[in-house]
Amino acid sequence: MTALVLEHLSVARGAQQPLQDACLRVDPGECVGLIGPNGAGKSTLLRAALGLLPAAGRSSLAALSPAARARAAAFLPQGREIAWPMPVIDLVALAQGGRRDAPEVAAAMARMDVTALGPRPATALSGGEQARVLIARALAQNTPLLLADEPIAGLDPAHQIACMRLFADLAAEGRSVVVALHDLALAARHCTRIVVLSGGRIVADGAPRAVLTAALLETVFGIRCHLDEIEGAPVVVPLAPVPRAKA
Ligand SMILES: Nc1ncnc2c1ncn2[C@@H]1O[C@H](COP(=O)(O)OP(=O)(O)OP(=O)(O)O)[C@@H](O)[C@H]1O
Repeated sequence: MTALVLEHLSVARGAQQPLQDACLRVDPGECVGLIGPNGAGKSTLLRAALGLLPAAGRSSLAALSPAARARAAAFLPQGREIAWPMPVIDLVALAQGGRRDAPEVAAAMARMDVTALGPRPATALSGGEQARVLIARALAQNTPLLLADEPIAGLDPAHQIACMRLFADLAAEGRSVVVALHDLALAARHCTRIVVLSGGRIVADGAPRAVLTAALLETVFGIRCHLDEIEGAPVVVPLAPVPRAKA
């Protein structure tokens, strides 16, 4: 069953239109990288898809009851601050109604390499450790779809790669992941599909090799990149901003 369908989804804020006419279908087995410059509308798309923002058009998730939505999708918002000094294991267990001994809790903590942090107060962790704990909480929800807004921001390179591999593994297991991120190299390497937002519109959607062209990277991001292929996967190395033509 399709994990997410967006039909002509639009968000208006006064005269601004941070999301315009977004159409997207995400199937089981897909790890979709949502990329675009700052302010392109990535968070707006994710929040509107979840029904957290008033939107025109249709989202299959937003149409569900809150309980059905929580079974269908886990959401990792962009804000990372943990306000409650509760033990890490209890924070992750919130995803399973507070059941510390639920197997999903142990599995998610192991996958995010936070098992050893279990007894520590969640507020007494480093920023990257807190980020991994919050990803673990989202994973522990054990939903068919994960929507994650910049989950790897603040993680060290090893944990960034591990996290993207995990998302790819979830997709290979038949789940669906939509992950907003700024790291083009990791998006190219680990996502099965790339969706590009620019100025509130989806401007490209397809396999990483097809989407991440020199022309698109220059037009959308204003950067020149080195594009290559290593170990059978595309490689994108941002090199320099392209001078914008003067009006
Ligand atoms: N609460 C808000 N009130 C008014 N405008 C907002 C609000 N949140 C976001 N915006 C605007 O909506 C547009 C899209 O923002 P959004 O957060 O979706 O972008 P993004 O692609 O996630 O950006 P980033 O990569 O910087 O996180 C931007 O122009 C932003 O300034």
